[in-house]
Amino acid sequence: MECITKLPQRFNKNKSKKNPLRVFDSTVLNHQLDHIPQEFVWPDHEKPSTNVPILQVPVIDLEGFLSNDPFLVSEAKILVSEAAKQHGFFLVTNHGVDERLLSTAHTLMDTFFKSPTCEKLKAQRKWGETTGYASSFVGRFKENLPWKETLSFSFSPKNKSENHSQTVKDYIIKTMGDGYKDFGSVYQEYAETMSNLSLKIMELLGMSLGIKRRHFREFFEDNESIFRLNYYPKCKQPDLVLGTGPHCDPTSLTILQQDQVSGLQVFVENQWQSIPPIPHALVVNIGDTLMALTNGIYKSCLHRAVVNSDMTRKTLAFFLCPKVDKVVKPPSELEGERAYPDFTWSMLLEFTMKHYRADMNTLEEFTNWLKNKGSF
Ligand SMILES: C=C1C[C@]23C[C@H]1CC[C@H]2[C@]1(C)CCC[C@@](C)(C(=O)O)[C@H]1[C@@H]3C(=O)O
Ligand SMILES: O=C(O)CCC(=O)C(=O)O
Ligand SMILES: [Fe+2]
Repeated sequence: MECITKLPQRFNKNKSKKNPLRVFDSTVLNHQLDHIPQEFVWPDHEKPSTNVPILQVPVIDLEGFLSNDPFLVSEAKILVSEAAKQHGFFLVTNHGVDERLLSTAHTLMDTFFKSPTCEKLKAQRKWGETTGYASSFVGRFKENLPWKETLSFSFSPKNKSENHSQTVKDYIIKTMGDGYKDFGSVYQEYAETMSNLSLKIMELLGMSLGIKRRHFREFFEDNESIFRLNYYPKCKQPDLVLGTGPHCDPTSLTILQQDQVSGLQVFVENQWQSIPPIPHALVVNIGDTLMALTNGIYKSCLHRAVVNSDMTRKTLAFFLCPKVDKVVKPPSELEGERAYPDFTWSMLLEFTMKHYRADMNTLEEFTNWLKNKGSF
């Protein structure tokens, strides 16, 4: 079926009683409206503030750590430990990821997000699922809609038996057709690369906590992760909206590639502080699941993404997640008084997908949800 490129306006101008929830699609985000629909306007205390301070985030030279040079290893351990205990964010350089892959993956996002809405809807994300295309999470949330479109994939590394498991590429071709073969190959390679990089970072995190270097690496070797493309169209009134609302990542470790458009902010020492894009550096942050795995020693912190009136912002986020049935509990060396109950990632994922919009209280609310379910 040929795509109709001029889609009829799909949202109902006069909100009728019968139809309380207006439906938006990406045309709202991409047609520079003078009037921002109310559903995208955040409450005053959450609206983005201008000129926030820059957060001093340590830069970890990963090549230095992996060289096993005692001084460089020690420096990397100290830097990552301080950051992880305070706000959970650090930058990695000399990460070994091909710059051409980073650049191609960033540019290629336009191929999908600039295509007509009906083309993008071929990959429409289904309620309760993590994969697929979503525009402002239409139908999932009623207010505080994020000013963004996303395309999310599930990723799991090739294992011995299925040496051709190409979860990302297969998904793209299945939903978008053979014309997306090259597109799928790039993001398949990207996800594999980020999975390998996250395992190296897990070695560093294990050593920085004084536990076996391989402990976390082995826990995530057979990860079942989420890889997401974030597309933030420019907005005529960027001071009213948020690209991604305040949240802690419920996942374990996030590797974020920013472009040259700033927008990432972290809530540290009671104020929003920005992490501006640094060429060749990737942003890494601790998620809720890893905070639980470290018995609360390393912190999963509140962050958000703001937009601007001049340029579209594009980021690529690899969310490392354990195999769904693995029990999330800290190693005996870190036990002591438990900060969180044992749980599986599939339970926390179900909670954030079907019952709770991830924010700054996800783990606490999840613990209460588990108690009410009688899970412990
Ligand atoms: C497990 C996940 C849920 C979200 C994507 C991954 C990790 C981050 C989560 C998210 C980005 C936190 C803010 C709210 C959210 C709804 C979003 O704005 O996208 C979250 C993602 C999601 O539930 O789709
Ligand atoms: O795009 C960004 O800068 C941050 C996105 C983010 O925090 C997320 O997707 O979890
Ligand atoms: Fe996040």
